[in-house]
Amino acid sequence: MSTTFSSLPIVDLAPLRKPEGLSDSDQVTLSTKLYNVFATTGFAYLVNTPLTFKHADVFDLALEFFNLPLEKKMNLAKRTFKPENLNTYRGYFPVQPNDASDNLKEGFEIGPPQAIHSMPANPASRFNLTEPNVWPDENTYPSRSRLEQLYIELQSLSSTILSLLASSLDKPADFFTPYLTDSLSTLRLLHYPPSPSNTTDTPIDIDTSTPPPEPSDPVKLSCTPHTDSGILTLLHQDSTGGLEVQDSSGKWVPAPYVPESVVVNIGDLMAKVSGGRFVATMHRVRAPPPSPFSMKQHGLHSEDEDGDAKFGRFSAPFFFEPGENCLVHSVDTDPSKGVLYGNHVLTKMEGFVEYKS
Ligand SMILES: O=C(O)CCC(=O)C(=O)O
Ligand SMILES: [Fe+2]
Repeated sequence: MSTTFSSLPIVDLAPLRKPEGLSDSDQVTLSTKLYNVFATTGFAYLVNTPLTFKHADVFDLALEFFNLPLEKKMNLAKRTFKPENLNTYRGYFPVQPNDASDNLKEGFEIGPPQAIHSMPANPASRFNLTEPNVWPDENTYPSRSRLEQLYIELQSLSSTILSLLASSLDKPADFFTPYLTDSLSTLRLLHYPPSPSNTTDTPIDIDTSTPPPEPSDPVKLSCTPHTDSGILTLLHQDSTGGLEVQDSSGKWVPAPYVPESVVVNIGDLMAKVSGGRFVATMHRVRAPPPSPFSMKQHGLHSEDEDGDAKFGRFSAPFFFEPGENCLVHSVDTDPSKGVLYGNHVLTKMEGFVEYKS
C-alpha cells in the first residue's frame, strides 16, 4: 500500500543526459531517489529525461493517428473488435459505447519495431503476443518511423531505470537485463473523447437556471481505477489533466500535467519482484471536460462520421514488459518460484476491457 501524499514527487533525470554518463555518486543519488518514490507513492514525475521527443511531438503523432477516418482505423482493429482481422494483440481498439459511462476511450498499440522471430505463437492462446505491428498504409505511414523511434527511446529509458532499481534493491546493475530479451513492451496511444453525458447538443450557455452538480455526484471517469499489471509504465499525458492517484487513505490525488515531464509508476508484477518494497498504486482518469460544441463535432464516431479527434484528452502510456519466456521472480526468492511473463500477461488480459470479446 502506498503512503499518504498530496502531490507526486519529481525526480530530476538530468544526470542521465551527461555525455560522459552517470558518475558513481549520480548513480547512488538517483537509485536512492527512485527507491524512495516507488516505496511510498509508487508514482512520480520524471523531468529532464534523455528523450529527444517533446510533448508536442508525441501528441502530434497521437492526433495524426486518431484523426484518420474511422474506417482506416478499423482496418487495424484487433480481432476482438473486427473478427476478419488477423491481429490479436497489436493495433487499434475503438471506443466501446457500452463502456461510455466510465471507460470511453480509443487506442492504438504498437509492440517492438523488430519482429520477435524466435517465438512461435502459443497455440493454446487467443492472443499472439509476438505478432508484428499493424500500420495504416503499411510501409508508407509517414509517422511509423517516428513512433518506432519513440518506442526505442522509451524502452531504453525503462532499461536505465530498471538498472537503477536493481542497484537500489542490492542486486547487480544488470539484474534485469534478461527482461530485455524479446521484450514485449507496448506503446499505447490513447484518446479519451468527451463523454456523451458531459456533452450537450446545444452550445453551453451561461444561464444559471440549471443548478451546479451536487458535490455528491459520482465522478465521471474515462479510465476506471486500476493498477498497471506489469513492470514499469512511462506516461506522456497532455495538458487536459484528469489523472488521479490514490493514496493509502483512499484519497484521490490529482496528478496534473507538468510540462515536459513523464509520469512513471510501478506495476503489480514489479511490486512482487521487489519483494513488496515497491507499490503498484491505484490510478484513474476523470472524463475530459465538455467542449462547447455538439457531440458530432467531437469525434465521437458514429457510423457515417470520419475521425475528428481534436477534442478530449490524449495520453501515451508505455508499458515496459519482459519477453514471453522471461522468468520473473521476487528478488527475495529462488527463480524456480517465478512466473513466465507470457503466462502472467495472458491471464491478466482476460480482464482488460480492451480485450473483452
Ligand atoms: O491516460 C492516462 O493518463 C493513464 C492511462 C492508464 O493509466 C493506463 O492506460 O493504464
Ligand atoms: Fe494505468
